[in-house]
Amino acid sequence: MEDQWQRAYDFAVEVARKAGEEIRKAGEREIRVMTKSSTVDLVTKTDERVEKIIIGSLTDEFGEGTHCFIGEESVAKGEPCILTDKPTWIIDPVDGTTNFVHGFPFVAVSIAFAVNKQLEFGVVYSCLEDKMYKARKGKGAFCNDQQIQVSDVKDIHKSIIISEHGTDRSPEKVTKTFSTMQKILCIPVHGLRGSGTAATNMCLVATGAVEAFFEIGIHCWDIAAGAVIVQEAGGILLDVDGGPLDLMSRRMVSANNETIAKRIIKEIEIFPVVRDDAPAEKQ
Ligand SMILES: Nc1ncnc2c1ncn2[C@@H]1O[C@H](CO)[C@@H](O)[C@H]1OP(=O)(O)O
Ligand SMILES: [Mg+2]
Repeated sequence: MEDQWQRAYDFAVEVARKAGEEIRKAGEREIRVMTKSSTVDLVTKTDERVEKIIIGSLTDEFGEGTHCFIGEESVAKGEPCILTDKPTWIIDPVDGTTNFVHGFPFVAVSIAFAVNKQLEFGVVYSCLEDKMYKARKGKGAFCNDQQIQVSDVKDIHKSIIISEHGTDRSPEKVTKTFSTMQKILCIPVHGLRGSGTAATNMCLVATGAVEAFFEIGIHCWDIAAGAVIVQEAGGILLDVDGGPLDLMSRRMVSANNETIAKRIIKEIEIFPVVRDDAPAEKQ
């Protein structure tokens, strides 16, 4: 099994690079934008095409029916989003679609692999920066083959914190999000940031550029690969209520250490979201 997953890990890096090249090339052409759940929830032909390329390449390599797939665009088209014990790939072909559409230079391919519901490895290719982040359980985290580590800052006053606004613009949710941001800003912290892609945000935690990234509303494909990378870089992952991370809950705090994570959690105003694995009628 050990060797088999190593082959899968190496292959995932290759596939992520190929997908990133496709995204870069597509960005040079005219981008046709469509919407999903609302006018600000964007999707492009590139998202759909790149997901097909990734799933097609993995199926060709590992055989039809041997592995399961949870992909952002497949789920959007009605495929199930249930994590079972089977070997499962969790894929976001274009994380940061809004950035991609606008030419804002942070767009990532995110590919994670889980077995028995445990994440084995994660690959995030920040394709416009040409940064390949990867981590395998127990083997460390890397950016372009250099080992990376979270920051050692424990004092919240010396931290930079990332969060994002997501695509749900209901006033109640936006008020809570901004209230949380205001409280954190006024602790005070050194700064608040956001790259527009959850996967890249998690890699910024992993390299030590920021101390934490939290969000309510993200999906499992936004964070699965980043979760392995943060953990292997020495960081911590929690639910926004301080409990253990639940990949399907759409709530996450990733941080360099528990002190920073718990301090942020004190300020987070939680609002309800529908789980990724909720039955279709509840979505
Ligand atoms: N409803 C939602 N709320 C919050 N974040 C979301 C979201 N839907 C997607 N995201 C992801 O969170 C980050 C920005 O908020 C992006 O990584 C974006 O992924 P996407 O570009 O693949 O849609
Ligand atoms: Mg995404």
